[in-house]
Amino acid sequence: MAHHLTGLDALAGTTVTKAHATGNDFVMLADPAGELTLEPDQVAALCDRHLGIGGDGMIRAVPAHLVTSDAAVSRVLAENPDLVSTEDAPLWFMDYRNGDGSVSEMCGNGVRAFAHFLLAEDLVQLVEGEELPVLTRAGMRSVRRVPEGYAIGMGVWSFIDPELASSKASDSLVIASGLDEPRPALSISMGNPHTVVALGDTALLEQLNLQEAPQVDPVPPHGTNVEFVVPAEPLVTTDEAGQPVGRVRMRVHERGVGETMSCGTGACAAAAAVRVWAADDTVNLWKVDVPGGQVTVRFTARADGAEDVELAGPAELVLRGTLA
Ligand SMILES: N[C@@H](CCC[C@H](N)C(=O)O)C(=O)O
Repeated sequence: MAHHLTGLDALAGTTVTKAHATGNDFVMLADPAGELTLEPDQVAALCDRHLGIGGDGMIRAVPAHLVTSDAAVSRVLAENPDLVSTEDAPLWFMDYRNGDGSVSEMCGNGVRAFAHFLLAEDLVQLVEGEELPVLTRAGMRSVRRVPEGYAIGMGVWSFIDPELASSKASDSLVIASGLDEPRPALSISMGNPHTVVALGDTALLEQLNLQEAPQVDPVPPHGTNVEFVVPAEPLVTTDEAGQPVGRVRMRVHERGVGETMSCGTGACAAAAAVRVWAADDTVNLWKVDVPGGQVTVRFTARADGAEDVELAGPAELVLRGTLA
């Protein structure tokens, strides 16, 4: 019996790459001429783990000047008038979609995979010490090389409900399969929405069944990704350079995907929430352990009190091939 993959026939002959960043995996497509139109059912078929290639999401690389009809691209270009994208010097847009075909504003692990992919495809050069700009629906992001892979300038984090900035505790309750009672949670934006829940110990984290979507009440306006974190004991230690380092373990249920092995924006949101709960903004370096490995999150205060976030970790390419 032949299995028909909805909408994939139209992509026959397209070159695809499979990539992952701490186990968060993506189907990557290069679209240098801006020719690909991807419908949600095609994205879902590509990301299907049985009938497609399989991935938590899909990422298309397309020059920004070829997709100015995309409202997010034109908004970001208008916000950054110094940026230019031309045929000779394209500014690359990371067109990220979740595995169910839905669009998300941002994907932190995705930016690392995106940079690695652009370099492998010879679409960009990234000289040691320089930064590669990447346009995302959440705004501009920057990428630089670091020993463990890539570090992404993620912009500032913010509370989804700004009124909470004064109370700084929780804004919602989360019910999840495997937890005996609803837990307080804090919703944080990293360009995309996150709701972070603290758990008391690792056994609780491990017994969660994230095959089932957690219920958030009230749910943020555009839905949310839900992170469960367990602070290490002690929460803060000192690295070889004598610098304080915070450490947490995290599992995540992603909007439009399900449980994933890692979520970069989620790790940033989790570290930001734990810092708020600890009422200590002096620890700026955080290690976040996820099922797919470890990422590093660094906070830097701006003059206006907001905090820039940097996310660092590895990225790998797994295969390159042609759709049959
Ligand atoms: N895994 C990503 C986040 C992907 C988008 C998310 N599912 C959403 O809908 O916002 C990351 O590494 O940040």
